[in-house]
Order: sequence, then structure tokens, then C-alpha cells
Amino acid sequence: MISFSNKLFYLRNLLQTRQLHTGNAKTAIVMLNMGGPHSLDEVPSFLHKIMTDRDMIQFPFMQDRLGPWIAKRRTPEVQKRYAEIGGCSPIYKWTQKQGELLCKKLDTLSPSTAPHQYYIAFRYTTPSTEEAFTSLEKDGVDRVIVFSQYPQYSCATSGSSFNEIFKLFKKRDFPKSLKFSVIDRWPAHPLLAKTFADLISKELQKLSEDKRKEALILFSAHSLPLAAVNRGDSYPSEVGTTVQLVMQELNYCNPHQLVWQSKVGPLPWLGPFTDEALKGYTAQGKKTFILVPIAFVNEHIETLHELDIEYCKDLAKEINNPTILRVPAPNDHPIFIEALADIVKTHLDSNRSVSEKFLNRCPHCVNMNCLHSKQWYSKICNI
Ligand SMILES: C=CC1=C(C)c2cc3[nH]c(cc4nc(cc5[nH]c(cc1n2)c(C)c5CCC(=O)O)C(CCC(=O)O)=C4C)c(C)c3C=C
Ligand code: FES
Ligand SMILES: [Fe+2]
Repeated sequence: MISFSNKLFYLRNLLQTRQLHTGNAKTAIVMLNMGGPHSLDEVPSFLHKIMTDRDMIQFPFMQDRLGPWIAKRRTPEVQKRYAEIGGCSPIYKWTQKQGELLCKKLDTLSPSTAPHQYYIAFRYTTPSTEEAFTSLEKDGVDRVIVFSQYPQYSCATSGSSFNEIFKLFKKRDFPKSLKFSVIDRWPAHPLLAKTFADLISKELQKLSEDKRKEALILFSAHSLPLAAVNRGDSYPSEVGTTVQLVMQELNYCNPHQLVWQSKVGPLPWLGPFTDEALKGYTAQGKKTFILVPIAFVNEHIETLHELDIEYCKDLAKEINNPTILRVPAPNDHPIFIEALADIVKTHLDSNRSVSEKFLNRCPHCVNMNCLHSKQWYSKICNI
């Protein structure tokens, strides 16, 4: 049964798609991301899709049962959290805005590949990968650039989305005349670092001089299961790269620390955890923190709920009310939009369809999806 709010969403989506896709686009930019529920009714299917995605999470036993069980068990609590941030994830709204601004900029920066049109491909909600490719094929574009919206690459997130494209084209033919290329990661882009540096500076400016001097910058990224880290997933080191470049941009003005949030399920995950770090540092006498969500480019449940409500409000009360300011996600920051446009423009100028890093698997990868997917990308990108 599709609820009234979901029906409204699909109708609005259809109208927007009609308005945006003029049918004369030459270059398609496919914006890959996980997506988030468009309504509270969609939370169960969203969680089910995440927890049964074997590229995202592998259980040591009973994979077919444990995933759906954890998804079902989490549903009421996660629905409550989405209700507290307005009833849906803002990822779709922000991705649309970023896509519009990016294409507008690209039309000026790269007239020879214009008009550019963005297509959103979400892994766990609509618009899906299949919908994105069906639309761009219908629009008759000449080339497609698959652009991951995760700055840092993890096999659990970016990898799962890339594997989904491969799985789609196992079911149907890839259009022969379509030029295809991939932007898989951009953790070291200077304008990404500049965006975060600007956002952090603005928060620091809100503090009195004394507080500003003592503020500890806590970069917080979504954690990963330790099994994925030990398999060789490059996400932790790429998050570290972004952190270093942001601090360099800030001229190492304050102390900083990288911490990890949003552990799911009972298995061990990469730490130190953000909430434990806040507790530890306040016990050490620190009283002022700047929290920076460093591994996602738009607001989502983990910034609006976990950071803003659970840590800045609830946890702060428990630990003697330190000052905690949370830096906004890049969203539609003008330097961030410049970063997106520069990444695509540099890619267009490079004549490189895919990175060598992307085609190489983790040293301990045993996932056959990765093997076959990377073979497919080599072929389709003419490597
Ligand atoms: C950007 C980095 C992310 C990594 C790495 C990541 C790994 C990862 N996540 C789960 C399970 C869940 N993630 C959930 C939400 C969620 N995850 C990310 C980002 C990363 N996840 C974002 C941006 C969001 C929020 C989406 C939104 O709607 O706003 C959820 C659902 C929420 C919840 O239940 O808490 C789950 C479940 C695993 C298992 C994993 C690594 C293996
Ligand atoms: S798990 Fe990293 S390439 Fe397969
Ligand atoms: Fe997640």
C-alpha cells in the first residue's frame, strides 16, 4: 500500500523530472548517493535495503535473517528520529539544489559539452539507479559522467552504488554510442578543504576570544565496521586526508581530532566514537568544541539528529554543558558548488575515464560483485 504522502512525493517528483529534463541535454551527470527516506512510511523499506545490501554490510553468519531482523528492530526508533527532524531526510532536496547549481556553472565553464543535465541515482530510495539511466537514455545524451557524491570512497557506500550500476547493465544492454566515465572520489580537492575551512572559521568567529583560543576541532565521520577497515577499505585514510587539508587551510589554528560516529549493530566498529570523545575530553577539562561532519556533503539524519540533538543537546547536559558548536554540511555553499564544477571540468579535460585506484580491489576483498563490477568498468571505460 502506498501512503498518501508517498503518492504526493511521486507526483511531485514526476512533475519536477518533466520540468528539469528538457530532452536536449548533451552531457549527463549522474549524482550517486545513498538517499534517505522521503517520508516516515518509507523508513522500513529504507532500513531493509541498507541492512540486506551485501556490499554495505556482511554478517559472519545468518546474513539472510540478521539483516532484515536488525532493520525491523531499528524501525520504530529510526522513525522517531526522522519525525524529530521534520519527517524525512533532506538529502534529496540538497542533491537537487547542488545538481542544478553544478549544471548551471558547467554550462559556462565547458560550453563544448553543454547542455549538462544532472540525474540523481540513490542506492536505497528513489530516484533509483535504474530510473536515472532510463531517463538519460530517453533524453538521448552523448556522454555520461557518474559522479559519486561521497568525497571519500568506501566499498560500503560509493562501492555499493557503483556495483548497482554494474548490476543494472547485467540485465540490459549498455547503449553502444554512449561515452561513459567515472569520478569515484575527491577527498583531496582544494576547494572541498576550503569550504570546510570557511565553515569552521565562521563558527570560531561566534566564540569569545578566550573560548576561540581553547576550542577543540572535532572532525566527525560515519564509522565503519572494523572488518571492513581490516579488509583494506580506503575510507578511513581518505577521511584523514580531507582532515589534514582542512587543517592546513586553517593554518593549524586550533587543536583537532578525528572521531567516528553512527555505529550500527553489535560488531566492533572503528573508534574513537564521537560521544565517547566528547566525554573523554570534558573529563580532561576541555570546555569548547567545534563539531565538523567531514564525510558527507549535505545535512542528513546523523547531523540533524545525532550531532545536533543527541550530542549538542542531550549529551552536553550530562557532561556539564560544554560549549559545542556544529559546523553545517557543505550544502549549497558557493565554494562547494565551485568545487563540484571544478571536479567535473578537470575530469572532462583529463580524458581519463576512470581512476586506477577505482579498478583495484581491497587486498582482502572476497566479494564477487566487486570483481565482476570492476571488470565491467574496465571494459565500458575502454581500459
Ligand atoms: C558517508 C559515510 C557513510 C558510511 C561509511 C556509512 C556506512 C554504513 N552505514 C550503515 C548503516 C546505516 N547508515 C544509515 C544512515 C546513513 N549512513 C550515512 C553515511 C554513511 N554510512 C548517511 C549519510 C546516513 C543518513 C541518511 C539519511 O537519511 O539522512 C542507516 C539508517 C539510519 C539508522 O538506522 O541509523 C543505517 C542502518 C552501515 C552498516 C555502514 C557500513 C558498513
Ligand atoms: S570490499 Fe573493497 S573492493 Fe571489494
Ligand atoms: Fe550509514
